[in-house]
Amino acid sequence: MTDIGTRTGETNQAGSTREESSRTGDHRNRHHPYDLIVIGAGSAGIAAAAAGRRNGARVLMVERARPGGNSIWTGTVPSKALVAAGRAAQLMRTADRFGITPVEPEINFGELMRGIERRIADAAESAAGDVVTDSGVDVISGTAAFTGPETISVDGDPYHFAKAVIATGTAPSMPPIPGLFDCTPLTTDTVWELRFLPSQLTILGGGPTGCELGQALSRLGAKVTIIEQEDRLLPKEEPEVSELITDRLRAEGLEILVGTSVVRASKTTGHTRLSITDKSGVQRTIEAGRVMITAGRRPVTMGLDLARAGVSLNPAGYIATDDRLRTSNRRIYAAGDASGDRPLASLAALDGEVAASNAMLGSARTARHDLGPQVIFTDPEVGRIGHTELSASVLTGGRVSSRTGDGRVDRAIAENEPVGLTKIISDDHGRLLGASVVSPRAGEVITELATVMQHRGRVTELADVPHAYPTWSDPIWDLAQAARAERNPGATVPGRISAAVRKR
Ligand SMILES: Cc1cc2nc3c(=O)[nH]c(=O)nc-3n(C[C@H](O)[C@H](O)[C@H](O)COP(=O)(O)OP(=O)(O)OC[C@H]3O[C@@H](n4cnc5c(N)ncnc54)[C@H](O)[C@@H]3O)c2cc1C
Ligand SMILES: NC(=O)c1ccc[n+]([C@@H]2O[C@H](COP(=O)([O-])OP(=O)(O)OC[C@H]3O[C@@H](n4cnc5c(N)ncnc54)[C@H](O)[C@@H]3O)[C@@H](O)[C@H]2O)c1
Repeated sequence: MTDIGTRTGETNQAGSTREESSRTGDHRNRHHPYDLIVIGAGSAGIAAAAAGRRNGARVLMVERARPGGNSIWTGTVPSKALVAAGRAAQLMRTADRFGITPVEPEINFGELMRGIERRIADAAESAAGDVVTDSGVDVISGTAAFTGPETISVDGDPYHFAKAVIATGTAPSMPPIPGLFDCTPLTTDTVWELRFLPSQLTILGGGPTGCELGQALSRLGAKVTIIEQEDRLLPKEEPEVSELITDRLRAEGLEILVGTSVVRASKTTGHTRLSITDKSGVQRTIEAGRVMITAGRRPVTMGLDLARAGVSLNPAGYIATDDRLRTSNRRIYAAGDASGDRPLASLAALDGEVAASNAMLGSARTARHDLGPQVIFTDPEVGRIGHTELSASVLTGGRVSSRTGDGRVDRAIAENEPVGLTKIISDDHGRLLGASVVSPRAGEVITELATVMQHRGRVTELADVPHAYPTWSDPIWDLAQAARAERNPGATVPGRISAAVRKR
């Protein structure tokens, strides 16, 4: 166990210094006492520790690897850096759409990955820095495990808590495919260590991670195949979104095999051979090059000795919590991916803040994951808030209406960009239940719709809000105006009615 940011010699609640506590052998102080102990210093843990301090608690945060967690070191930040590099390469290759002579970029992959390493270090400093060094949170390096309902041990050292937040996150899950482990597949934990780009890469899993990394690595020069066991890429998104992204990836040269499972893997000289089967049972063998697994995540709970603390798991193996993020032990809360139904950095941070505030103040706030937008950083980006048409139909017994813009956005026309998509789902009172946007800036655009959902608003309310022209938000204004015109045929609408509506 090592102190990362502990203020040594500090007075604790019992009035003695930590050094004194451990020397005295006094029963009350044998455990270092804390108001709040946070296990894990990822997005959720850092937000929890900061909220605990803001509420006046004496806080200990325990991290077994590096403060910052998956988002900084192996997930959000490095993947977005890789996506940006891929976009730059693709822009050079396709510059002829602006009348500029295109060039095939020369890519020094080792240098590119060292650059990503530097960006990770910068992000780690900015995300964790204040909490680790300035906020007064004690941060120690080590692995925490529960020793009882109010105690943990960190590599053998005992600590007592009044309240605790478990924020231990997730790790890549490895599908049980015979022979796969021996082929040393890459995961999102290890891909960042590559300094040479494999000439051929086969990715197992066509969710957000597989699509983002697959497109980026293809643009940087690898021949990429994505194998997805469901019938389409991004199976949690609208079918039209999956189709659009699949077409885009195929047009860029990726091979996309959907409805396909891998039954066996074997190692040949430096490569992997995969036996795959489609839904009709037809089996064949492919040379896969290097394999990367992006087949989902599993919660990190092993080794925490949760049973000793009386903390239960839900049937999927995640830490079970109630609406206020309390576990089956009323002193212990859980936040972020380890308990999460929607593993996103933004929602992990929200959870952390809500869990620690509830723990310290006894409040009953809930973390509204349904109001959190998600963005998949493919090119074009996919932004979604709330329900898809299918999940909204299930929720309302089919009482939904859906409205889709045809994607002919003046901004896209000006920039010679391919057609995107905007789809809005409302209930039969016109209230927004969900939306999907596919465009180069969907990540920025979707937040406007998140705001409408937060207020249980109707998309028609946006009809009166002039949108700057030409922007990637135009389709939303167009759809809002079209919806209003339909509901209220006599009403006048401000400003222009552009491409999407004119076509109707
Ligand atoms: C490739 C990829 C791209 C992603 N891109 C995005 C994105 O663009 N946007 C987005 O919102 N989300 C993205 N995510 C998801 C995001 O990274 C996670 O939702 C977020 O990191 C979860 O934070 P967390 O704090 O719950 O868990 P983590 O970040 O996993 O942190 C948990 C911490 O707990 C520590 N820990 C575990 N067990 C113990 C123990 N016993 N003792 C002490 N410490 C322990 C771990 O070392 C770790 O540091 C992406 C994920 C991946 C894999
Ligand atoms: N931009 C973002 O916000 C972003 C990016 C990446 C990840 N994430 C988060 O991380 C979480 C995990 O993402 P992910 O894409 O790693 O997992 P995921 O669970 O979302 O997708 C995994 C995909 O792999 C497929 N799969 C599973 N086993 C397979 C097998 N044996 N062969 C072929 N396909 C298989 C699944 O059907 C699924 O489509 C997401 O839920 C997301 O919230 C977010």
